[in-house]
Amino acid sequence: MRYVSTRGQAAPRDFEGVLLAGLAEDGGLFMPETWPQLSAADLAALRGMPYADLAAHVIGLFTGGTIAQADLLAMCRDAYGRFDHKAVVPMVQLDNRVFALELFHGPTLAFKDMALQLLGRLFDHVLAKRGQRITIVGATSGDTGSAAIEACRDRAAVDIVILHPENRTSEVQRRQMTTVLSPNVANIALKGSFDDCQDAVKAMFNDAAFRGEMSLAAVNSINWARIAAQIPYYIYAALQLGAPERKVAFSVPSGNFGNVLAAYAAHRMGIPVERFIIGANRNDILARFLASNDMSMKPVEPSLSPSMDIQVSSNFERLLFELLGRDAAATADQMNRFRAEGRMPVPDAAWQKARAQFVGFTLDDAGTLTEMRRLHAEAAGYIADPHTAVGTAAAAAHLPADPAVPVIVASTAHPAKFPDAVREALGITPPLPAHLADLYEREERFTVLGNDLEQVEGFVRAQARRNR
Ligand SMILES: Cc1ncc(COP(=O)(O)O)c(C=O)c1O
Ligand SMILES: N[C@@H](CCOP(=O)(O)O)C(=O)O
Repeated sequence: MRYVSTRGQAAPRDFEGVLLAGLAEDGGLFMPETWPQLSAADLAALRGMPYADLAAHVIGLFTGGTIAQADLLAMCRDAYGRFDHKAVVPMVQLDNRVFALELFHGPTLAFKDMALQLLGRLFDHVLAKRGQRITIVGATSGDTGSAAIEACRDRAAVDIVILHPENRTSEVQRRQMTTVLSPNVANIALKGSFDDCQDAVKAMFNDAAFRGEMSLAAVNSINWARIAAQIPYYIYAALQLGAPERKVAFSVPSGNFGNVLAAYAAHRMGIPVERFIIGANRNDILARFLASNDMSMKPVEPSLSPSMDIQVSSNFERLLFELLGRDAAATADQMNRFRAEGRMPVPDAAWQKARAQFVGFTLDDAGTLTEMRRLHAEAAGYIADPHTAVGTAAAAAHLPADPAVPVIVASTAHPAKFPDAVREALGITPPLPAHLADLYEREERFTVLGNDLEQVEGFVRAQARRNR
């Protein structure tokens, strides 16, 4: 299994290479050269497997033998064994057509744990084998940061620096990151938006000298290993609802486009999918693109679903690569134009291909609160976090015409991460689980920096030097 860059100018890698590289040297994103296939017989064999075993099998199709399958299985069992639900990713039926796939039963209460608990172990495994050390730099709008920190804290061969937009996450999200005082962990509160944080991370990767000096690695979904580890839950859920004999639809509250891209990958591997429904808050570049081919950047605006306050959806580049028939030169051209002009008119044929499979939906804050109340009233008291509510509202708005097709909504975060929104909607304060009960009493440590690459690189260098 080899991986190629969406922009065609970086050397292909194997899985281990991609895990450590993060962003390709040409600024593109790595993609598997071909999609591994799961036949009907393969899928039948996966049905009923415990989640960790199914995950090891599916992820193993991407490792190309670079990680021994027995080691991968042990890492999956160890990672998902820490989740607080026996099913790891339980599905809750919300009505006769719509199911919430709860992806937030890991240690930091968001779907990011599904991939990052495994990635932490994969990094350790590969770095020990190679005798290497890495510096992870990551951008977060609130959830990737804490999941990555939790997965990498105190690991011997890893330093981790996470950039979050100052004052733009929920307080719980910020404290989950900034109260981890391990010497290999550092937090930057950047004066700017998530897009500025993500730009800074990409700029560090594109600074070849700095990248080499620091041995930079990525925990964001620009790293293919993140996507690979998010595919199994879509397969697991679809099998429970009758795939591959029965089609399903997926509704995914989206920001950086990694989670819905994992659903698309599950489809390319053999899961029949009627439609992908993309939920957005007022930062709705993806929904605008699908509605009218308007892929144009606007300033990021704060919303009740802060983790989706994103305009530049990194993983859209991977879909674009597919839509353009894997033409890397055309993909690079489009992405460069987007960077230069802030807009990207996608060729009509590619846009039509996207519209044949994807539909977008936008929900403002008032609509999000209304949807949280509707779920609570109509779905047996279900308390959804504001991101999940965007997904369920999107599902309700775009139910497939065929009544036999169920919709699986990615339920991406625990409501206790967003107590203000839940209180505003329902007048209830959802309690944090026991391991986070004293979160508000813990000491916080973070550094506020301006949106300035030199300052950020200086901070990362100092942090890495301290531990070498
Ligand atoms: C709770 C939550 N929901 C939805 C999203 C959007 O997911 P993606 O960035 O993969 O599109 C995020 C951020 O990634 C998130 O943290
Ligand atoms: N919503 C994310 C933003 C980063 O997304 P990623 O999937 O690329 O890591 C967050 O919560 O940080």
